[in-house]
Amino acid sequence: MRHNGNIVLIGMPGSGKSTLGKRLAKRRGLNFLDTDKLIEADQNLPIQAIVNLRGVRYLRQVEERVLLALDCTRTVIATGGSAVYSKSAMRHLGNGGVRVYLRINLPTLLRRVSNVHNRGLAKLPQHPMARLYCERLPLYETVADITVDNNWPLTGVRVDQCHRIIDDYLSTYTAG
Ligand SMILES: Nc1ncnc2c1ncn2[C@@H]1O[C@H](COP(=O)(O)OP(=O)(O)O)[C@@H](O)[C@H]1O
Ligand SMILES: O=C(O)C1=C[C@@H](OP(=O)(O)O)[C@@H](O)[C@H](O)C1
Ligand SMILES: [Mg+2]
Repeated sequence: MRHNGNIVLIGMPGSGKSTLGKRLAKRRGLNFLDTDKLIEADQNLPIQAIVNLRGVRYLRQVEERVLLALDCTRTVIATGGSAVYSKSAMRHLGNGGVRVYLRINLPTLLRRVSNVHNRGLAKLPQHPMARLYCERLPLYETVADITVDNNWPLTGVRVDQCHRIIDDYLSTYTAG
């Protein structure tokens, strides 16, 4: 299979998919797409309002549909943290694209995602972040083509490192 130029970022909320993703796109000379923005446009509502009004299951259904409809190349795609629940969406995005898991540890997650209640998370209010973390970790690990640790502050060096790790992977990318 040929690489279609897409770099698909997956990982927990706060792992940096949107923030690092934008800088990585610039570094690689690619377009940038944040799928949360597509979901908001599709529903004409902010993500948190979708969760409040329609619930977590509905958000995940919309997310799956939006991801399955994606048809782009040469793009860094920042997915939402819950995208990993859709096996078919992950398969679709991995079809020619490289799925990069931005891995953070739990203390980093808790530090970066302090606004749990207005961040539009696909999480029941009574479930702690630690539970979500443990539930999702194996899913990201299973789906990822590459894993990049991202617990440190974002600098140009971090962006360069991530860029190089992807290039190393692509240099061994073969039919499969
Ligand atoms: N190394 C890093 N990479 C990306 N974001 C970082 C990093 N260090 C700190 N941050 C901060 O963490 C937050 C990451 O949020 P965001 O990019 O929205 O993540 P995600 O899209 O994965 O939920 C931002 O506020 C960003 O400024
Ligand atoms: O992890 C989650 O449950 C979610 C994370 C959010 O995106 P980020 O991962 O970009 O914060 C959100 O918008 C998404 O739809 C649900
Ligand atoms: Mg994001």
